[in-house]
Amino acid sequence: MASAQSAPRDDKLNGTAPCWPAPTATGPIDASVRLPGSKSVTNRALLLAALAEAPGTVRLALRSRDADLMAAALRSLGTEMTPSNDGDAGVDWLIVPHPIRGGVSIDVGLAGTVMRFVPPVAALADGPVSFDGDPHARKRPMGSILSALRSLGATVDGDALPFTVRGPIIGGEVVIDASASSQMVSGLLLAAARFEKGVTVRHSGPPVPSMPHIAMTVHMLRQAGAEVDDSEADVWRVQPGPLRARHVTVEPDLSNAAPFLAAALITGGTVTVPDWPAETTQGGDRLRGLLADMGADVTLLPEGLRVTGTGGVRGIDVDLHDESELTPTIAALAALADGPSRISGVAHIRGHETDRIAALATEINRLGGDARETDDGLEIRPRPLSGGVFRTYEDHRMATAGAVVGLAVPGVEVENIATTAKTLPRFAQMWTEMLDGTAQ
Ligand SMILES: O=C(O)C1=C[C@@H](OP(=O)(O)O)[C@@H](O)[C@H](O)C1
Ligand SMILES: C=C(OP(=O)(O)O)C(=O)O
Repeated sequence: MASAQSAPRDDKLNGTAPCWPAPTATGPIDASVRLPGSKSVTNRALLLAALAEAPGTVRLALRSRDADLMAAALRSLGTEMTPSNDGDAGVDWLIVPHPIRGGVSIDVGLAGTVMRFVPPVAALADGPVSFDGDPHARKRPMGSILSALRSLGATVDGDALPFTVRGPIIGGEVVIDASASSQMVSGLLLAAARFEKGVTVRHSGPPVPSMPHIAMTVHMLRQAGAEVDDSEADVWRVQPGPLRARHVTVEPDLSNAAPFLAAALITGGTVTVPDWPAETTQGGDRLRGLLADMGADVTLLPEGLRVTGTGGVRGIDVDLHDESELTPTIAALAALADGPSRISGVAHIRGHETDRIAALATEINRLGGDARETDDGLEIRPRPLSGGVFRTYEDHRMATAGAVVGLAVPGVEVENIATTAKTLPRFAQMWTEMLDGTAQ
């Protein structure tokens, strides 16, 4: 298992991971970049298929550390998972559901979707299921969902990883504080059709972040035949009932498109992402507006989303509460912008793969930048950057943010680029292919 740091500290580089010299662009990029499937859609689709009443398929599913951990977890719980057409574009899964079985241990890695979505499924098992993950996973917030499982009838020892879940779970009504992560709500809803009483989840506390991800959960549950009521703010109801077997095709990962599209803006070039969905619940769709606000021409064409840089990057004042996954790329762009930027509404990303607010400020400043942490985000002012090591704290989006900065700043070395395997194992190769002849 990989080692992790909880927060940026001025200690030595971990010494195990070699640094990756980030290519610097020598001219405008002109590329089409096909992104593999969305992590969020893949992991929901696999889980819903495992809970369905008959076999189903998930096409073009993401193959990455987080997706592989979800597949392995469902397999341990008794689901038959057969891959085919495994390649760069993804994998097609045939999924044959079986009764959920206990007596197993599950590795969640550092995947929020595995640590929050699988325990409610484990509460349906015929025996105990234990969970653990990477060292930093033990620090990610879990308390709300684990106490919710207890109120709904399950037995759970502990309020963070490692813990063990024992069913049976009955379901019913529960009040939780989901301000640390929308995944607390999504996790409860995804398995709830299989609880004897379904579930009513009521949120009480500061606003829930990443709401598009809950909309994605509700949408995919409805597609699977579940009856879901989300008509009241901060309340979600899932009726008990069967989930239909389905044939799902996964959309490209729009959040992972962020660094590639940012490259067009920085280099004054053009990047097209094929198969950009005309309608989607992925929060990454907001990139269209964000990149336009930062100075790009953005057009949704039949062949995909096309982003063209028009010379220069503009600073931005933006609340990313709903699309906090985009913060590292937007912060990297802000560090290269010609005016000041403010990112707000993302206090909860201190509980992501690392404390992303602290990590981004530390790494931008290490290269000579001017980034300041606020309680709920970052203030970044223009200042020339110079080369150096960009540390990544086992965080895939810190690694891609380092690559973005490196496009404009010679001599940036990204620590442990392999951490991008969490959601995009071919990142470094795709980045080089995109740059094809326009980098040194
Ligand atoms: O449900 C999901 O698939 C996700 C929800 C969000 O989590 P938070 O609500 O913790 O931000 C997002 O940041 C994460 O990458 C994926
Ligand atoms: C926050 C993220 O991941 P996770 O699903 O592990 O929460 C992310 O991918 O930006």
